[in-house]
Amino acid sequence: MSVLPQSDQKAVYVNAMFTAIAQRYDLMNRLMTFGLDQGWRRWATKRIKQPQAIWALDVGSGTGDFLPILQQAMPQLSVVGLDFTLAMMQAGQAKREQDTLGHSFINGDGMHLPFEEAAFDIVTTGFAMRNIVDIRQAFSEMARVTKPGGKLACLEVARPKNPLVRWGHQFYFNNIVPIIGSLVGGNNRAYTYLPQSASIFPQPPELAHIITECGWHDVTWKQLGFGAVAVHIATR
Ligand SMILES: C[S@@+](CC[C@H](N)C(=O)[O-])C[C@H]1O[C@@H](n2cnc3c(N)ncnc32)[C@H](O)[C@@H]1O
Repeated sequence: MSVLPQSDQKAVYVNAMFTAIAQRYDLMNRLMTFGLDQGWRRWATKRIKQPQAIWALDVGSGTGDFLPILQQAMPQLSVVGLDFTLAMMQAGQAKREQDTLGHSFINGDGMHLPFEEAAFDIVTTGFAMRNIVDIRQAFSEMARVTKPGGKLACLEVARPKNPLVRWGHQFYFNNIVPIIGSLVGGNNRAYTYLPQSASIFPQPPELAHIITECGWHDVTWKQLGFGAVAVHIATR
C-alpha cells in the first residue's frame, strides 16, 4: 500500500513525519545504515573541501549530522544548518551544545532560502531532496545562494547497480527497514515512506542532469554503500 502523499500535501506530511520521528532519528540512521552514514558524509566533505571557504550551508539539515563534519574538515568555516522541521533541529541541539565548534541552525524552507545571492562557498544536502516538493526549485535556490566556483555535495538514496545486490537491498529496504522503524523508531509508516519515496526518486544519471539544469556544472557522482547511496558533487 502506498503511503506517499500527493504533491500538494507533501510538505505538511513530511514535516509531520519528521516531527514524529525526530527523537529517534539519529539512532535509526545508525542502525539502518550499519553505522556507515557518517562515513558517507565525510567522504562527500573531502570532495568539496576548500581551504579558503568561509560560509557553508546544509539544506534539510535535520538533526545536523553534517555540521560538525564540515566544521572539523574546515575549521575556518561558519556552518549553518537549515530545516523546516523544528523538532529535528531541537533533537540535534544537544549534539550542538556538546560540540564546541559552534555551528548554527535556522528554521526555513529549502525551496525559498532566506539568504542573499552568492552568500555561501559550500552547500551540502543529505537525504533531504527526496522529501522536497520540487527538487529543481531546491537545486536552483542552492545555486542562487552559492558563490561562483563554490561547491555542492548532495547525498541521496540510490539503487545498487549489481542485480543481486539490488535484490538484497530492495528486500532489506522494503521489508526489514519498516520493521526496525516500527520497533526502534516507533513509526512503521515513516520507515515505509522511506523505501517508497526512494523508489520514485531520480536515479544518479538523471539527478546529475537535473542538477546541471539548475545552474551547476562539472556534476559527478559516485555510489557508495554497495550502491545504496549516491553522492553528487558539483561546482557553481
Ligand atoms: C531524511 S532527513 C535528513 C536529515 C539530515 N540531512 C541527515 O543527513 O540526516 C530529511 C530532512 O529534510 C527536511 N526537509 C524536507 N523538506 C524540506 C524543505 N522544503 N525545507 C527544509 N527542510 C526540509 C526534513 O524536515 C528532514 O529533517
